[in-house]
Amino acid sequence: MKKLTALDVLTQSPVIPVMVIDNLKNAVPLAKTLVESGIKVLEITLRTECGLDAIKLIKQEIPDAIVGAGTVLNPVQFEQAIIAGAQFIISPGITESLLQKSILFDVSFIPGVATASEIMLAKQYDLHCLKFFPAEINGGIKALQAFSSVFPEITFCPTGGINEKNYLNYLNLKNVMCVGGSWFVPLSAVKQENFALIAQLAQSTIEGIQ
Ligand SMILES: O=C[C@H](O)COP(=O)(O)O
Ligand SMILES: CC(=O)C(=O)O
Repeated sequence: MKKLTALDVLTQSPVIPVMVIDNLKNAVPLAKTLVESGIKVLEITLRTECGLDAIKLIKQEIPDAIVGAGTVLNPVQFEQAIIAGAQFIISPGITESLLQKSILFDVSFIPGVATASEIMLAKQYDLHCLKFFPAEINGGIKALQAFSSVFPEITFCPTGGINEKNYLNYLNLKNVMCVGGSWFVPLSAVKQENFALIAQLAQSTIEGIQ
């Protein structure tokens, strides 16, 4: 049994921050800001050198956070993320090598899909919680509505082009459990260590839903 199912991950928070941390010293303050603002599922991307260390540190320092790895592109990164302590693994895409790797580990895998064929591939591996990426340029809400007729059992986390203007429209869809994005964790604010701005953006995101 997986420790935390993919559905558990997607139901714990209506929004998942796609976090790019390029300086390890910002990892804990950023994660703390988000968790205190009501966002406890964190996707730490492996786009930076300190991504794996950030996962490890946040796991140690912020027990309330549910910490996953994002931008996992190959089986080596998949394993490194698990060793670092990732509780779930997200990829922008879906490949046979990642799917094969995911079978070996007791950690939920949420691959990225953008087409019906990719959804069908995920289904072959019994994966029913998927990232829809990049959402807006692949048809956005209309594509998700079309997927819903054909794949009613699939739950999506649309990501890519989601922002403060459209996230509620996505969350209103029956096959969307949460949305992912960077609009409330802008890299410019992280670099400037402007955690007050991130707290404000995160809180207004959460308040918009209630
Ligand atoms: O690189 C894309 C991220 O996964 C999230 O997309 P975003 O910056 O449009 O929210
Ligand atoms: C697209 C995304 O969230 C990722 O890089 O995994």
